[in-house]
Amino acid sequence: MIKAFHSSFIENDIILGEYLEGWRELIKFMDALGTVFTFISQETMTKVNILQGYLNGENGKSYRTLLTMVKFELENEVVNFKEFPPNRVPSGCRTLLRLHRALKWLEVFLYKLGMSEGHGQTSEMCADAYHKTLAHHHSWFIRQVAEVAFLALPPLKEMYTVVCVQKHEEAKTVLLTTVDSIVKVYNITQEVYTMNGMLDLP
Ligand SMILES: CCCCCCCCCCCCC/C=C/[C@@H](O)[C@H](COP(=O)(O)O)NC(=O)CCCCCCCCCCCCCCC
Repeated sequence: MIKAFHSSFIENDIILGEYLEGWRELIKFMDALGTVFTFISQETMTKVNILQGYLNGENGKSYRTLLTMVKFELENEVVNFKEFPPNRVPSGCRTLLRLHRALKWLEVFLYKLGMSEGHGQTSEMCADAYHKTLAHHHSWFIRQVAEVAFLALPPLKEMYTVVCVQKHEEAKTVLLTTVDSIVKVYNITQEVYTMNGMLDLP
């Protein structure tokens, strides 16, 4: 996962194929956490599949990177700035924005896990990260679902085994390296979306 996210950024752009690979790896972590997370995992997979569909489709070349996708969709008026059009596959830009917002949550959560010094409750760290980030973009109903899922998070020690380490010091290194890659990917995406006025796509 670190490798995929790390090789996804070039200069000021993101290679979409690697970015989606990073997300597929994250989904594997989520699946390892138990069936309570299936709903969230499926929602994430749906977004990844929409983007992969564009990448494999007839205009696939235009979806090679974040910048080429934005350019292509703006030029072809695929991006809807006012309403979410029903009965149409959502644009790549709108779909990636949902993943991008979730990446901020992940950055804050993994940072908290890494800095926890082996103490503290994972569910509290997760909820706290969520309230500070992704919750702002979710409806009341989705927020309730998320709150319930957080309670099912395993304790720190078990989380460490999910990221394949045993001691806190190892976990800290793995988690903070991951955060570092996520921050880079997040910042590039944020810059591109800000420049194009696309941070609030419905
Ligand atoms: C590790 C525990 C996982 C906790 C996940 C925390 C995030 C909570 C999000 C829960 C809500 C998901 C349900 C659906 C939301 C959608 O409404 C909403 C908007 O889409 P729409 O505009 O098309 O309607 N979708 C989204 O915001 C996308 C959400 C994507 C969630 C990604 C979660 C990534 C989790 C990665 C876990 C990695 C664990 C690593 C452990 C060491």
